[in-house]
Amino acid sequence: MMNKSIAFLGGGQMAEALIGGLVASQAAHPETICATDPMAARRDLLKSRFGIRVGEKNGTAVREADLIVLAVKPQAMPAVLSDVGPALSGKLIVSIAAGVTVAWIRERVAQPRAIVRAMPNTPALVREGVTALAYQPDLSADDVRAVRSLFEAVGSVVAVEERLMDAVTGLSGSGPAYVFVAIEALADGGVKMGLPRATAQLLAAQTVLGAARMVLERGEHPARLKDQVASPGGTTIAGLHQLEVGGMRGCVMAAVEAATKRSQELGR
Ligand SMILES: NC(=O)C1=CN([C@@H]2O[C@H](COP(=O)(O)OP(=O)(O)OC[C@H]3O[C@@H](n4cnc5c(N)ncnc54)[C@H](O)[C@@H]3O)[C@@H](O)[C@H]2O)C=CC1
Ligand SMILES: O=C(O)[C@@H]1CCC=N1
Repeated sequence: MMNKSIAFLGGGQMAEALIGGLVASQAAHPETICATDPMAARRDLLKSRFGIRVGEKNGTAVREADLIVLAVKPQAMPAVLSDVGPALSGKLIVSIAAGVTVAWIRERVAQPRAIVRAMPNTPALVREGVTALAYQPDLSADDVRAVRSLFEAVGSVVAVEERLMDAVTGLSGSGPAYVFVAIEALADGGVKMGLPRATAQLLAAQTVLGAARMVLERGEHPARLKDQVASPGGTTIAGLHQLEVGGMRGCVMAAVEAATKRSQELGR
């Protein structure tokens, strides 16, 4: 159980995924979580679905919590910080905004206890997220524990230098969207070849999940695992040939590069 009260400023998609994972894992009691959002529909959904406290006023939420998660869009960050900057004095701040740097936040808040930059992803909702954290070496052991347990409750956590956070954003932050497209495309292929949609979608999603588990649990190079599927003169190598003709590797690498560059732009 987390021993800190948490305020999420911004109750959108990513806050929902984090809150959902936190509540499901029982890492935090819903009463200790508060989320703010100007949209009544968002507040109502978060309150009814997870039993957390909700509000409209960022200042009130900040004053009542110790750990503040900045979960608004990067474009909304200047307005939020000019509103609550002074109230953030003494608080542990975690920003999940793409591109926004610790230095940029530090210029806009009065005397925070610490600022941690985090990049989670939406599979946090089902506790299969992955979060990269960038924090200063002088972050207290208690604050490291609090931030790590927030994100470990919803998946795995890696520590990176802050300069790598845009690349993380391009890969795992945005990555679930690429994988959803891949699952949809696999299912479409199955439907094209005559499978019912529901069967095709199940086969596609479980294939992605199983392949990912093999990489993580066996620790083997993906190329080796790929070779084990491809029989000489068989079906798989025929499919792999088409992926190479279509430029799948270059296309996926270019997607990570484009999203990384966009994250860098958002931080300027
Ligand atoms: N969606 C994702 O997969 C990920 C998003 N992020 C980051 O998380 C942040 C939020 O992204 P999403 O949840 O996708 O966006 P979203 O648009 O779903 O959520 C943002 C929420 O903030 C609310 N909001 C706007 N102005 C506000 C204010 N002044 N005070 C309080 N709330 C306000 C909006 O009404 C909205 O509900 C962004 O900075 C994004 O870069 C990070 C990792 C993954
Ligand atoms: O698309 C975005 O800007 C956010 C950041 C990472 C995932 N979604």
